[in-house]
Amino acid sequence: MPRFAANLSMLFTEFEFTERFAHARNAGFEGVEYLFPYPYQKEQLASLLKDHGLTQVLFNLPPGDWDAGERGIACLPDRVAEFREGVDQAIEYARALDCRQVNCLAGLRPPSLSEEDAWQTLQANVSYAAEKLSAEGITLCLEAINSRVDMPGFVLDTSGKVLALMEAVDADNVRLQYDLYHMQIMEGDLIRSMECLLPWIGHIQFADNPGRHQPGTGEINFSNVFAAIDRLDYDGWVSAEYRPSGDTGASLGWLEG
Ligand SMILES: O=C(O)C(=O)[C@H](O)CO
Ligand SMILES: [Mg+2]
Repeated sequence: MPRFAANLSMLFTEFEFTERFAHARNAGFEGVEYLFPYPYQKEQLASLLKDHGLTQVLFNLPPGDWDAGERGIACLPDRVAEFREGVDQAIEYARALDCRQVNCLAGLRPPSLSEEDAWQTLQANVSYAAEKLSAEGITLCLEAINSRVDMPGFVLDTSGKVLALMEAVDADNVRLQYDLYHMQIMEGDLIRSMECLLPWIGHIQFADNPGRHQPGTGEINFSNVFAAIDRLDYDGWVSAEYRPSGDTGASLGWLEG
């Protein structure tokens, strides 16, 4: 089976955030990720990881005002200074948590911003972040997020756009974050796509579709998908990023194989 991690922003939400680390470990996970570490002291998070023998697999660069609906600021020309500060903040947390990957959320394009200006800003910000993170030995992931259901207006909504950006930026430490849930909505043909995209994939996440719940609740054949990942020469993490349809513990049947 692939090397599975638990996304603590979605799994074990029956518990306080700081208690979720123990529950993830007890369920058999060795790695965790979550949206943002920034509301917590990095020392506290580092202790939680150490106490429970967990690896911090990934977190996101600061996204702007998440609660107000922002989903990243990397494409916004008037937020470049804030983006750069966010890269510095992410590096501090990544160092403390010994985290080797961070994800850059491209952001939603406001109607007043042209596609060209959004793209140029995104490209310049990703180049900047990639260079700074490279000096720390950290990979910058770029996730393609579906713009049909969850994030209308999200700038990077296909794997093709992420690959085009990677080609333009041309940095060794930039990789595609392949989320099976988003890719099922936007592109389908999951197994063949992963095989083709493998050289560019740095991180994989999953949820079933529709509903974004655990494997077995929707249309994706996860036994076959996980078997395909096993056959590929993929040495990264595969993170469970779904909303359990009930109790998290009861949603983990897929872990048994
Ligand atoms: O929504 C997702 O799929 C993610 O992985 C991001 O981290 C949050 O938008
Ligand atoms: Mg995802």
